[in-house]
Amino acid sequence: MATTTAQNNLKNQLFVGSFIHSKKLNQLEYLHGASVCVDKNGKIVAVDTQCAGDVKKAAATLYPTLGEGWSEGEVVVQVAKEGQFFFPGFIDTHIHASQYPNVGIFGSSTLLDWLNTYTFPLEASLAEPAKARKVYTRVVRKTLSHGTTCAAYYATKDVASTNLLADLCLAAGQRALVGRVCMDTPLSPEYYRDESPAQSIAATRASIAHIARIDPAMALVRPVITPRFAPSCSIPLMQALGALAAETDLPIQTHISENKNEIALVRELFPVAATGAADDSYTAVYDAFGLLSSRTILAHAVHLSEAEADLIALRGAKVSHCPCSNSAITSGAARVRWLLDKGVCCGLGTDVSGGYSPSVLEAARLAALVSRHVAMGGDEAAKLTVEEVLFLATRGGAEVVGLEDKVGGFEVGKEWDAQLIGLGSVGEDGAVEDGDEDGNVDVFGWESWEERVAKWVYNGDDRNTRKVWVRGRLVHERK
Ligand SMILES: Nc1nc2[nH]cnc2c(=O)[nH]1
Ligand SMILES: [Zn+2]
Repeated sequence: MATTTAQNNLKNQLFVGSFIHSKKLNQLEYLHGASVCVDKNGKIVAVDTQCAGDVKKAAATLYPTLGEGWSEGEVVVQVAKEGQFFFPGFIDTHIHASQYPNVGIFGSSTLLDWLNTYTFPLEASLAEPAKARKVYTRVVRKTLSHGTTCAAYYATKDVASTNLLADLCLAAGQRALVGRVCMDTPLSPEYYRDESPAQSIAATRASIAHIARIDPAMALVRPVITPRFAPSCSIPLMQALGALAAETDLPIQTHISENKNEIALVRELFPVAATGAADDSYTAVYDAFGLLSSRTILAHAVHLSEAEADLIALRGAKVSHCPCSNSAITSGAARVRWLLDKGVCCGLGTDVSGGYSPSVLEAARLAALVSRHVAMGGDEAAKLTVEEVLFLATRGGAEVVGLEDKVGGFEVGKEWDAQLIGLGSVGEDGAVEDGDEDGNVDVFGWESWEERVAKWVYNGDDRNTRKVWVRGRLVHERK
């Protein structure tokens, strides 16, 4: 059982300073000398841009409008220093918590041999509770330290350790979707496979029930139905998972069109005659089983046809773009601009450990670079800007995981999932002030705010992530 509940703060809070968040895909909003009030439940109840960074002025303007519990002495105040800024927490729309020990270990493999060589043995080994606890405790801490306030996690097929991951997210205060991985075909080795569709569904239900017990309101943690990917699931299992999704209304996460050999395998395993799908495309297979809906998170989407992307847009399914993984295990370069232009909602995934980094900031930077490779292939419009990759990392991700009403920006009514970012400020003597000497981002003082944010995206890391809050609760502080 988790050791804490999803309920968090005892006090109301006032945040003062610079706030930066996405307004829309290609626009960041900069609010300087602003203030944000967050109530005891972690909800933003007031935003003011008139206080000029003055705490007393912000309090005098805002507290009287908020009533009981809002007076000097009762409110916890956090002021961002000059040059620091509050930014919405990052949303990792696709990460395998169970693969974290393997980050950086992929050699020259590609998807299908990578799964067999590195991934299945590690995942299977997490059926040992002590090992699962060690790995999951670490990955939750690590992602929080990189500003990931919400993650869509894959665990393993093991129910107890999947439930443990949900417990640990709740205890650490990280917002999460937690999926028990479903897989019943010989694509995975016998030692790491569900025994039957019925057993796979029963195990999935057990994990859903556990998560509903520890966080009944789904305030922080929620279950997600997780067919690993089509080649891992038999037709009866795909049917049963589609039925479970319809019954429970829960989100679904899976992989799609990541690697060319994988796509050929799907064609072979799911002939139209057996599925009744509209055609033999990968997307049509998920659609045939009721697994392609507005609650579906599709990771990768690298090699989709026009018709598949149109079908994804039509169903309102979402895409998790995983540029680190797609580059590391040489899957390909996803055409994010093309998807966005079709109206497909996209976010970013680290895809640990196909991806070698647990950092969404790294994923944002790699999304920018991969888009430049797509541009070099002939589509100049493919380039994603700093503003766009930060949108994908926050607001886009929120929509991908179905939490756009709760997180992703700093509006009244949203919850305070945020990070305080500090960049190194270079003094007259060339030394960095404020003990920031060990950071990677040097700000000389003459840069515009837009330039500072660009420097953060291209050079920043967890050393810049000074504090992290989820639902108003402080969940990480850099010492
Ligand atoms: N990147 C990635 N692709 C997959 N396809 C099926 N399983 C996986 C996985 O664990 N990682
Ligand atoms: Zn993955």
